[in-house]
Amino acid sequence: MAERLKPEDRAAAMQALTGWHMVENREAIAKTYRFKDFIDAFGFMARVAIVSEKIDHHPEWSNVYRTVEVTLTTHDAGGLTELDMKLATEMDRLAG
Ligand SMILES: C[C@H](O)[C@H](O)[C@H]1CNC2=NC(N)=NC(=O)C2=N1
Repeated sequence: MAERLKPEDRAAAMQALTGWHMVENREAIAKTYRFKDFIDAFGFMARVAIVSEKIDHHPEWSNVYRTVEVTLTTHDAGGLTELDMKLATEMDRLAG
């Protein structure tokens, strides 16, 4: 099972990401993606779903029209792990 990141490793990983922030009162990170339209938003979600299954790590997310709100945390570990940083990086890549 993935281990929770040490505070200094978490800080370094966050520095490497763009647009992600720590969630208040919870060891999790979040980002809001805004796309051109619903098709682009849903296409993004479909591509992320395939990656999620591949790495067995899944987002908490919601979609309203062209906006996708994402929260990442590792439930099994009770906090942030390398898997969250990996999924965040992949999501940014897939969002283009
Ligand atoms: C059994 C399975 O590997 C686990 O339940 C995985 C699946 N996807 C997961 N996704 C996330 N975000 N956190 C988890 O702890 C987690 N656990």
